[in-house]
Amino acid sequence: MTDTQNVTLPTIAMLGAGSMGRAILSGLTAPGVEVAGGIRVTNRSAARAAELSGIPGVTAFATEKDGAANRLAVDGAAIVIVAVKPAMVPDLLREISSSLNPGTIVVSVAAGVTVATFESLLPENIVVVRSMPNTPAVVGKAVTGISPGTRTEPDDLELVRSLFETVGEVVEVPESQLDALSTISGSGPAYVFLLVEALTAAAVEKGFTAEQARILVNGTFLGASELLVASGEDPAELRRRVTSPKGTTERAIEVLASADLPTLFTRATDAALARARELAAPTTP
Ligand SMILES: NC(=O)C1=CN([C@@H]2O[C@H](COP(=O)(O)OP(=O)(O)OC[C@H]3O[C@@H](n4cnc5c(N)ncnc54)[C@H](O)[C@@H]3O)[C@@H](O)[C@H]2O)C=CC1
Ligand SMILES: O=C(O)[C@@H]1CCC=N1
Repeated sequence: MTDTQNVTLPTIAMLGAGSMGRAILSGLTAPGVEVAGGIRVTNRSAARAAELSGIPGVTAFATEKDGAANRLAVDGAAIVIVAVKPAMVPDLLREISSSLNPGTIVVSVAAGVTVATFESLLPENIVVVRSMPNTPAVVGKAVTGISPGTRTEPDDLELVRSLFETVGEVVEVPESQLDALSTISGSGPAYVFLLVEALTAAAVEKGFTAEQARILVNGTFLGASELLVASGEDPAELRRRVTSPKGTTERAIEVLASADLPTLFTRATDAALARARELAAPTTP
């Protein structure tokens, strides 16, 4: 879904087409992306699978309808994306392990679960890559971190990079940094939506209708983000240009600064990091 793309990917199976899986699917089914052999997706719910089967190029299987759904989906796939909840990963890997073709690349999007866990539950001829995308994938504006496993060759990583480039930008980091990356860009859209919610509530409290508040706040976040990216300027400098000396913004910023946002974001991202470490333990719900 990026501006111009012309990419061909080998057969893909996506296990667990929920919020994140479907966001990635929007890139894989975008114009200019060809998945030779098609895309197989699995989901627990038969109703959701029927819905997903309506997407051209997608074959969906429901685990509640067919206990062999995940094994059917991975049979003959060159790339298998694991997009179920972290706690479900070990059982899923045990389920599909003997149905994978040698050389298959298993791409995890699961928060916290380590390459070591994946590699220990899969045959030695299976390649593992960890990733951390985010939901702006739906509009082709994801930022995805990718990290190689111990059996990953440069070509494997390039293939995974081109897969995630169908939904936005890709950053390669060592696995030791992937959980930290998740606390910034993986969870980051939620932090932004929380700020949008709070500013919208302030607008409504000042007498604007919900629709007016939506236009004012969404437009401001979009405009500010585009200005930041298009100008390439330091956000502190862009903020300074809004903040007229002795003006109104200065008063607002004084109030916000008293909340010590840098410390608050350090605490928030530390909490997310601690949770990722908990999720690394395969039995953590
Ligand atoms: N939501 C997000 O912004 C992000 C999520 N992730 C990761 O993506 C994974 C999924 O998260 P969400 O999409 O938010 O959760 P979700 O609950 O929306 O999706 C999980 C999906 O897995 C399906 N499922 C459960 N058991 C299954 C099984 N045995 N076989 C096949 N499908 C099965 C469910 O039907 C559901 O659709 C998690 O591991 C999470 O850490 C990673 C980056 C961002
Ligand atoms: O909240 C979560 O666990 C996932 C990982 C990053 C965003 N959502």
